[in-house]
Amino acid sequence: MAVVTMTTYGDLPAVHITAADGAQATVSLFGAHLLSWKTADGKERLFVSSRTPLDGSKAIRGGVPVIFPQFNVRGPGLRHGFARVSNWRLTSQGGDAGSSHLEFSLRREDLDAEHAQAWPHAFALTLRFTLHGDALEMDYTVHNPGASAFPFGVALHTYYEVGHLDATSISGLQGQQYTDHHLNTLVQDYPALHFTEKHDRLYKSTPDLTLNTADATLRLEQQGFSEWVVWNPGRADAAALVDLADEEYLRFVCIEPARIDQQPLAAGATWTGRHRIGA
Ligand SMILES: O=P(O)(O)OC[C@H]1O[C@H](O)[C@H](O)[C@@H](O)[C@@H]1O
Repeated sequence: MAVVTMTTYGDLPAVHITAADGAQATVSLFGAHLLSWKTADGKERLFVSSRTPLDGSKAIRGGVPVIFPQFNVRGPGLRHGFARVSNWRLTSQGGDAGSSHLEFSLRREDLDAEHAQAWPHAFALTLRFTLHGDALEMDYTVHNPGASAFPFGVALHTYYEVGHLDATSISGLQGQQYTDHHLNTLVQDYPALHFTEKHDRLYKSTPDLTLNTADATLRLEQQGFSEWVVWNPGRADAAALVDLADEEYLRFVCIEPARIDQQPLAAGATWTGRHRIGA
């Protein structure tokens, strides 16, 4: 049986789940933000900055920020949207010997006045985290209960703890077209992506990737999204991030299943995306 307890993380109310096999996860209600995922061997798989605010005043740097309704500045609203800075509700929890879950939801009625005013559409988001042995599944849905379509983009902006960037690579992207941060469109003609400098790339989605670190191999899968975003700020950009200690950029990479351009969701329609990380 899973054990679910209410806790705090910094100043944030959070939910902690321990699965029957000992795997654990902690999710704050602020952002439905996964802050920690440990496999049954006790190994932490996610990175959280030592300098991140944890009081609800700003987005959290690390874990899995939930992006909606726009990716980065690809839309007229708040950078990366309001979902990561809104308070979600815990709507389901449970588990058996095989799998355990926590589910959160966010609706327009839950938004601060400022965000509700800027987003004049009814919506319902759900995010279900499922621990399934050495895998974590994140099922994300966006529903439009309103009478007209709205445009949206989404992402699960996962920060992986990699130990050290020098020993980190991603495989599964050879032959894939990508756009870099200079807006050049290129094709990756080498098998493994290493992190020797800043990377901020958009790849068309492939069904799966492998993240290799000094002491772990993770298989990353996505369904329903359209891109992978791969990001590490490199030394210079990291120095400009006040919520990241100077050397901490060496400890993470972000690999994000995303639908980066806002596309319409028809009245009554539901979009679903799944991200599975297998250790
Ligand atoms: O600093 P944030 O708003 O959390 O954004 C962090 C990063 O998110 C994505 O990965 C983008 O591709 C990057 O360009 C951006 O810098």
